[in-house]
Amino acid sequence: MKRVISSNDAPEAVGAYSQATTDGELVFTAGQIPMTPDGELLSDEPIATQAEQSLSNIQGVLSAEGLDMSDILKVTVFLDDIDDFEEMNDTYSEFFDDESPARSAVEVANLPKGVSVEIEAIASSE
Ligand SMILES: C=C(N)C(=O)O
Repeated sequence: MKRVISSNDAPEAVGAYSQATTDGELVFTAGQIPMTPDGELLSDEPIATQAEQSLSNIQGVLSAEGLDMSDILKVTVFLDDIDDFEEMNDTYSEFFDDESPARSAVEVANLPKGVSVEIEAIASSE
């Protein structure tokens, strides 16, 4: 059965979606944009800062379920400029150990709120 997950350690949704949902085993985070839990948008910051905030938001959402980054199975990274890949990847690698989750990283034309990166994750509580 679906259950909505809510965390104060990640920003509120900027649209008609939940921060995350779960079926009791898998946790699906919404795409996290570089916005602080207080609602400050970091769209003018360097890609490293934006990626760090997006990943920190994922940590915040997962922590509401007692999970952490090591529980993530799959990540999708959306970039508005694939030339940011290396810098994003450097920051990204700081959040994961040797057993990194599967990942897709793609360039998209535009992202909400003028941000440069949006990151979503699927984690397992099993
Ligand atoms: C930011 C989002 N995750 C959205 O608009 O769906």
